[in-house]
Amino acid sequence: MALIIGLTGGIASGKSTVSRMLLDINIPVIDADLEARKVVEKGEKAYVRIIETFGSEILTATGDIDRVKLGSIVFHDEDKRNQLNAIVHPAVRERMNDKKVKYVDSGNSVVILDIPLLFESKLTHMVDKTILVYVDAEVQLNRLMSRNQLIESEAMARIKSQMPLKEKIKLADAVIDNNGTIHDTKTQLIQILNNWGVLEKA
Ligand SMILES: CC(C)(COP(=O)(O)OP(=O)(O)OC[C@H]1O[C@@H](n2cnc3c(N)ncnc32)[C@H](O)[C@@H]1O)[C@@H](O)C(=O)NCCC(=O)NCCS
Ligand SMILES: Nc1ncnc2c1ncn2[C@@H]1O[C@H](COP(=O)(O)OP(=O)(O)OP(=O)(O)O)[C@@H](O)[C@H]1O
Repeated sequence: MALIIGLTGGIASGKSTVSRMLLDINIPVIDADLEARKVVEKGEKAYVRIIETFGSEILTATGDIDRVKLGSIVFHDEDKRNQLNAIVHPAVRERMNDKKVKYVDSGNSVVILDIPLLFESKLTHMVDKTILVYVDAEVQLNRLMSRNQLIESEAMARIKSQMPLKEKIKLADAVIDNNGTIHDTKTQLIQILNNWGVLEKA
């Protein structure tokens, strides 16, 4: 039986950083953010529903979804965010599940699902164990502002649209403290994988 691990955190807490470490040691990672981009490509069902719901003013000149515009709507309005989630999330879950099945069928004994909203969307039934990538609120805000070139109020709106990381600590099987160096983070990841016997399995 393959072990399915849910990797979660908050916006800019370091999930992609940890995912890259897992990929480096040949553990497959399925990234919900990447799948969420695929399901809203031009012509997809979710693309059409987003235009019906939010209007064609959220399109770029080339007819793609303008992610900055859509983000500036949904991160400031819970109802709109819920509407977008209801359109996008089922298709994302389906794609992630299909990919997971393929990895397991082709003999992988460990598969990681990188899902930012794992706890908010109550998706823990999709995984056997959970790892939370945690950072302090101030570090999260600073890393988000600098990575996405956002002013503080925009960054805070994004952070506030998620469950606080301190609450997620209580729900996770293991926690990586990503306030320190990348090296510290890698050490913690390897320790967790060792504790769960993952490195012998992978
Ligand atoms: C709002 C959108 C257009 C903004 O796009 P943008 O390119 O700026 O951000 P990106 O998709 O890379 O997401 C970055 C991070 O934002 C956070 N985030 C994204 N969507 C949401 C949401 N609905 N609720 C809370 N946090 C979210 C996540 O931590 C994610 O890792 C986009 O995030 C989106 O379509 N979101 C809805 C789908 C979704 O929930 N995706 C997250 C995982 S399924
Ligand atoms: N230990 C660290 N030290 C310094 N910078 C870091 C560390 N970990 C991550 N970062 C930086 O913080 C930012 C957020 O990290 P990353 O992109 O991995 O987060 P994420 O959780 O995947 O974000 P999102 O969910 O928003 O896509 C990036 O710019 C990354 O380079």
